[in-house]
This record gives sequence, C-alpha cells and structure tokens, in this order.
Amino acid sequence: MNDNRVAFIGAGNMARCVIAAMVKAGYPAENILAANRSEPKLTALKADFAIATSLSNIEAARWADVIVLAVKPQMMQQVCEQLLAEAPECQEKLFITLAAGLPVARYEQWLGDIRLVRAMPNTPALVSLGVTGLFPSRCSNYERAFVDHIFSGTGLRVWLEHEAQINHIIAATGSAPAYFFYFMQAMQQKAEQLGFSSSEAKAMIAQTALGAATMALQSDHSFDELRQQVTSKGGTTHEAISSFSAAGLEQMVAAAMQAAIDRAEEMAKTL
Ligand SMILES: NC(=O)C1=CN([C@@H]2O[C@H](COP(=O)(O)OP(=O)(O)OC[C@H]3O[C@@H](n4cnc5c(N)ncnc54)[C@H](O)[C@@H]3O)[C@@H](O)[C@H]2O)C=CC1
Ligand SMILES: O=C(O)[C@@H]1CCC=N1
Repeated sequence: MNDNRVAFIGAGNMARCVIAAMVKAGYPAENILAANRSEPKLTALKADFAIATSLSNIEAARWADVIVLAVKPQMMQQVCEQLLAEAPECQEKLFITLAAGLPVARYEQWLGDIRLVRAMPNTPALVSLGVTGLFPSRCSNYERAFVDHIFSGTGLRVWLEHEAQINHIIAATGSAPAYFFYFMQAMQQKAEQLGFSSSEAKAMIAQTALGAATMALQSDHSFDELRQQVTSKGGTTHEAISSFSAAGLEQMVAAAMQAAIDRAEEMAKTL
C-alpha cells in the first residue's frame, strides 16, 4: 500500500499534521508531495519530513495516485475547477478532502463523479493522538483500506455511514481541540493571577488535562464516575463544579457544538 503516491494540495496546518502522522507511521517520504501557492510552508515540510514539494497544483495532481485536498473550503471550487481544466485525467484518481462543510455533491459538480473520501481529522494527529472521521463515496474496498492505512498514524479512525455525521464529528472532535485549549487558557489565566508563572501554569494545567484524559481512556468508569472520585462531600471540588453548573456549562457546551454543526451546514449551502 505504501507504493501509492499521495499529493496534498494546500500545505497548511492540517496537511502538516497528517503528513507528520504518515511519515511517523512509516509511509515513505518519497511517495508524499505537498503543493502550496507560496514557498515557506513547503520549505519547512521538506526540511522536517524530506517529502517532495511543488508550487504547482497541476504538477502535484499529475504526479499523484491519490490527491488530498487540504485548502480552506472557500478556496476549494477554484482549486477543483483548475484541476479539471488543466489535468482532466485526475478524475480517475482517488480524492480525499479534509475540508469542513463541503458535501460530496459539491465536489461532483466541480470534478464529476470522482471517487472521494471526506476525512475530518483533528490537529492532535500531529502527535498521533487525533481522531479522524471518514466518509467514503464511490470507493472500492481497497481504496477504503488504503485511506484507513494512510490515516492510521493520526490516531483513532471512525468510519461513518451517513455524510451528515461528518458535521457531527466536526463538532465532537474536529473543532474540539480548540474547546480544550480555550478551557486550559482560561485556567492558565486564573493560575497566573494566583501567582504561578506562565510556564508553570501551562505545564501544570496541560499535565492535569493529560492525566485526566489518560485516566478516562484507561478506565471503565464513566466521566461522571471519575468526576465523583475527585469530589469530596462538602469539599472544594463540589464548590467548583457547582459554580460551573450554576453558570450553565452543559448548555453552553451543547450550544457551542450545535453552532459548529450549524456553521458546517451553512457552508454546505453557501460555498
Ligand atoms: N485546522 C484544523 O484543525 C482542521 C482543518 N480542516 C480542514 O482542512 C483544510 C485546511 O485547513 P488548515 O490547514 O487549517 O488551513 P491553512 O490555512 O493552515 O492551510 C491551507 C493552505 O492552503 C494554501 N492554499 C490556499 N490556496 C491555495 C491554492 N489555490 N493552491 C494551493 N494551496 C493553496 C494556503 O497557502 C495554506 O498553506 C480546511 O478545508 C479545513 O476545513 C479539517 C479538520 C481540522
Ligand atoms: O474551523 C474549521 O472550520 C476547521 C474544521 C474543523 C477544525 N477546523
């Protein structure tokens, strides 16, 4: 499977995370290429991972067996239409798109009846602790297995039966690293007000998050049970949790996740 040549079109944050995971998992660097419209990110990717690079999307698409579309959703139509106009043979290749919002039907308008997997990774793919949702369209079993293989280094893969679930994965995992970073940022601010240095506070809070997540993954207990284990009757944690609860944390989280889904649905209509 490592013989297929994989070209990323768009070499930003998410492409870097997936490329890092592929290389770490043993995918040959000479079979990975990144194309970008500007040079600096390509130079960095070449230096870090020894992959091939190109300033031309068309050259990348012609070289590739598998084309990974990794530009922002707003750029996607222009990128796809240029591929079809200048490298029409790419219609026969397998496509993977990382973009939020855009449904399979939109790619079919721009590129025809292509074989496509919509993939929704998250940035912890960079450290092989990501979650990637995957939805295939028109793919063979081999192509599905191949896509699973190239994302294997990113962490957990979740194959979806219905395309609408991609938007649910965005809310639950794709966008979610930012929720945790926001929460940790707020904790860091308060820890700094209490007198900890910025670096001490960051290390303490990230370590606590890592410890809590590791316990949850290694234990059969629910999140609720793990929380109860920290919460002494009449103690400090009870006061902190009551304060979150009184402020409506659960409703706030549900509304934020729904807002992410609503935005993805809106993008599907407007882009
Ligand atoms: N950042 C994240 O956590 C996640 C992002 N995604 C999706 O991944 C895609 C990329 O997002 P990011 O990497 O965050 O964005 P980014 O802005 O970091 O990367 C996009 C790259 O595409 C390049 N680019 C723009 N127009 C181009 C063109 N015409 N030809 C070639 N390259 C071009 C830009 O120079 C940039 O390097 C988006 O569609 C996003 O929805 C999906 C899951 C998570
Ligand atoms: O914010 C976004 O639209 C992308 C998709 C999921 C994470 N980042």
